[in-house]
Amino acid sequence: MEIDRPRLLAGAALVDLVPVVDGESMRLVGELAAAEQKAKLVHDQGEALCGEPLRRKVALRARAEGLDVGTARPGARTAAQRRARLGMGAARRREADDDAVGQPAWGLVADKGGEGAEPREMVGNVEAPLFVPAVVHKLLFDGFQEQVIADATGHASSGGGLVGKCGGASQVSAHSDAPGGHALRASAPDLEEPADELVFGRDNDEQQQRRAVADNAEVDGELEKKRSALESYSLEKHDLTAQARAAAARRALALRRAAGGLRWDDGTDDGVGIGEIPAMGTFTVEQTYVGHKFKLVEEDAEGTVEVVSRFVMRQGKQTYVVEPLEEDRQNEAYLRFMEQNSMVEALNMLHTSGKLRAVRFQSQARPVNVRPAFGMVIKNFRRDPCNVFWDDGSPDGVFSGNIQAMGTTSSMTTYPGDAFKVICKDELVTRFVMDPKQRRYVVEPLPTDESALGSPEYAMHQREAKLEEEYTAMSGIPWLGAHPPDPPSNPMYAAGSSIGQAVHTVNARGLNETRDLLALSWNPVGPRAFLIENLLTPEECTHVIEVSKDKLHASYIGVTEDSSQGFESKTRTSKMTFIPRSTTKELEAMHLKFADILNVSDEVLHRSAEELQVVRYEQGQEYAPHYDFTREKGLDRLATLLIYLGDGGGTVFPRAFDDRGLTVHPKQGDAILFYSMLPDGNLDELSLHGGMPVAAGTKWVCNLWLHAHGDRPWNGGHELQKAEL
Ligand SMILES: O=C(O)CCC(=O)C(=O)O
Ligand SMILES: [Fe+2]
Repeated sequence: MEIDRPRLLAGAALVDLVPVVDGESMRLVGELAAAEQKAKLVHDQGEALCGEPLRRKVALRARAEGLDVGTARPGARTAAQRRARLGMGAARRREADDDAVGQPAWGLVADKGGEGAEPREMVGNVEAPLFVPAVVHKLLFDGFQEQVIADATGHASSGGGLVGKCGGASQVSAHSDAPGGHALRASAPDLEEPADELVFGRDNDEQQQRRAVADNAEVDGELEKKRSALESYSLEKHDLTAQARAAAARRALALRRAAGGLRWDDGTDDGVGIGEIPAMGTFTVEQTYVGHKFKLVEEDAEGTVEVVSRFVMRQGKQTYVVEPLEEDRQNEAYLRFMEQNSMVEALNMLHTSGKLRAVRFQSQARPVNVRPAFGMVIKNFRRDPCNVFWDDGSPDGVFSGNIQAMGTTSSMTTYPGDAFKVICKDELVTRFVMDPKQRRYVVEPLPTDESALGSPEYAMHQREAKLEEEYTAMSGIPWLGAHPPDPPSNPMYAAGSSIGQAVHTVNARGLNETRDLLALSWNPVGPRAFLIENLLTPEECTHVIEVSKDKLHASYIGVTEDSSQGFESKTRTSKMTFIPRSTTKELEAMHLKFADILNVSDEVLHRSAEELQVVRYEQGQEYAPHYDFTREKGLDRLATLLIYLGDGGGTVFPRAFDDRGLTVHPKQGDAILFYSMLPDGNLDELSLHGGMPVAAGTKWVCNLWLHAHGDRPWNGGHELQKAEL
């Protein structure tokens, strides 16, 4: 979409651009890196072969002349220039060499001392083409170089020479008498005659030097090819024009209140319109590449369009900010963003020092597609069973279940704005429009039904509804826990407050060293979650896999293993099994470790942990974001200890950091500990998490679920324990 008249409605916009690298550019980047490495190797060899002897001789000679040779100046022709030069055809190279004449390359420095004077003054230099002696060698043999030498000669010396000037006073000349016997002459202002010859080129085998030159040219040519391949791939293949227009079209409606127009800078004056950035909002460019440029334009009162900000995509940098005006600096959206951003930067810092590499913020370009689903229940205080229909706009709607007389639906998943019709005895009784703030919907008793109105069930509902209302008013979140509230009696670790923070240190049986609980996320910005590195040894991981691999079966959802009630899940495509800890002595030993890590006694673990669940995912399999809690009575999962039994795969917490999302790719033996409950007994809706689709290979994990109460057995029984909830 072209943005003709972008308007600025507010002083700030936050832009989020994520440079990505596709498979092909990855390959090209890899090839370029390899070519660079090879070129460096060849250059170094050439330098060792040709460079050092000359440098040494000049130094010796200069010293003999009473000149103090300061640092040689190998920077005179940059490495890039040198490479570029070698990549040129002969004609271009000649031109470049012409241009280079007079450029200092490598100097003789006299220590002049004296007051006010620079202590060191360049008194002579070697012309640029002489810098890489290997090249000199070649050039001197090439006829054209003689020409250059002759042209540039301003100083008489037998056989021609190349004269450089530095400060107009000093000269260094080189001349060629005969192949294999090239000479360099140095003179300084106080020297009447050119100094003695410095012979170079004899020490090294001429053939070798020629080869070095050829090799240099070859690797540099190759390097240049790779570089331009990547460059043209980026520009041509990653032309954002078409894609940007399509993306912008999809978003046009949502972005009506635009703050400014974002344009891809493709080198033309106007650039390419990408979209309008909402005022105080975030805009995501779905695909861009390192090196791409963007600009944000806005229009002032006179109708002049001006560029407000420019962004160049850099590797590893995902977020680009249009700074707000002074008066907007306290804006809530801005402050929240900055807080999140400081977490991103903190994590980047940890990554640079090699820490917490397994943890990343989710790319905003590709968030896991989680609709803001929420759970709710419908209570029916009619004397008849009723049916619930999702109102999809059709006359009947879509049947979604029934509710017994004086009964309650089991919790339903719905979305904000969805509507449900309740039909009792063929009559539309009510229609509920879903609001995430309200989780309890009621089919009221008939006004004439005094016994329903006076029933203990109805009284209890009213008490619960009041309590939920008060809770929400106080905390801003809905109450999803039990009635009456039943806070966990098993311990919860205090939450962290910055990412990677070692909030607790645990000494667990079976470990020689303590383990830190590293904060991943915390309420209220996300679930209470920690990473524990190296909890299990590789041997222990292998053991768990060995004892369970023959028992795996399809994952299912439902409360029994009976396939007439449970059904295979589309959201969970992995295979799994539960293994009792008494299966082997190794498993028993691991459970001692788990008890310590979870900070509970052995008895409590026995009573309130489920059997260890082992899960295997093959390539492409996943477990879509879900909760480990349920609202069923007694199934009060408090904590999940999720242990990676091998390298590979990841877990995502889509609601961490204000729904920005966090991904964790633990290594073998690492564990993630997170809580599904809040300390007050409410369920934590931010504990949403998923097993990310496995990109390659096999992912093995195991789950140990700890229930909320250690002083009583969790009310599951055998079948319920085997439920996938
Ligand atoms: O595989 C994962 O990363 C998550 C597994 C999980 O959430 C579960 O099994 O409940
Ligand atoms: Fe889970």
